[in-house]
Amino acid sequence: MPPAEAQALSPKEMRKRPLVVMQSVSKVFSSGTVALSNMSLTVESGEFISLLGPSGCGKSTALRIIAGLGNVTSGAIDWPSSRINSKGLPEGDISFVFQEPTLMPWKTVFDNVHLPLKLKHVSKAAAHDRILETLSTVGLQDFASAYPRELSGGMKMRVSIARALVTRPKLLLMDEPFAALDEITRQRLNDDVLRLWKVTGITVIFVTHSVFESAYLSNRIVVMKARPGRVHADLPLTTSLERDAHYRTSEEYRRACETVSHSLIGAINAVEDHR
Ligand SMILES: Nc1ncnc2c1ncn2[C@@H]1O[C@H](COP(=O)(O)OP(=O)(O)OP(=O)(O)O)[C@@H](O)[C@H]1O
Repeated sequence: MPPAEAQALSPKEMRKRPLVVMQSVSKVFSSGTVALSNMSLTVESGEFISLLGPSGCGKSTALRIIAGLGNVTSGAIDWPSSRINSKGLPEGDISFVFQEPTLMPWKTVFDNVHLPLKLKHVSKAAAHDRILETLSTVGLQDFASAYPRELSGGMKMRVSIARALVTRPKLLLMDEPFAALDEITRQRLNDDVLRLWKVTGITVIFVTHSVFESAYLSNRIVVMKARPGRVHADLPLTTSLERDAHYRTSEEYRRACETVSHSLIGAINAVEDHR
């Protein structure tokens, strides 16, 4: 939709539209690597989408382009339900959580979470209640004055998530956030993220290599073909069950994992045929 048309819509009309649309996006790096080729994806508000695919298929590239951290070579990223700012990005925040928590070691947990608000010139005093509230949503209310060196890997990742959520973004982009953590911590953080998603209504796009993680978290899994990346399969994942410890051992979860696994194998074989 042309930007001028989008700007003319009422807030109610805008909310009914998809949050973000990738339209035939291709990305060729200056090295000549074709990372994405005609990738199209429509993300509705409130979805929890996992991007899954073989290593190097362009998952991170797609996420970075959505975040405005890289340009498209051809195609477009549209934000049909948002007003666009001068940088071509939607008004309202987009937050990014990387695999590494990337905390400032010389700053307390409180100050680390304050950072995105500080960059918007919100003082510590003005941000105080919101920071503590956000720390509380990730279970770290008692660690506001701790330093990163005093925290476990899982706690550092919780701080990173709190830092991403403190601006109350409309879209949370997560790039293999739990890949470096042990299985138990990873499962706990999966539950935390699911709870936050339900409570806040935020839209999440989550990059993972793990079939199991994607099938546990998402209401939709987008399986990508190997480089050049594009969509191989778009799998809705509805379940009547609560996603909790019981779900992990349920027949429904096993079947979901099987479906996703088959699709991933199909994506890998599609490349072999192509060669
Ligand atoms: N800045 C860059 N310059 C040149 N090539 C790049 C750059 N970033 C990524 N690539 C290449 O683009 C392709 C896609 O990379 P990307 O990191 O998006 O894949 P991925 O699916 O996220 O990989 P992984 O699952 O291993 O993290 C890869 O071949 C990678 O080497």
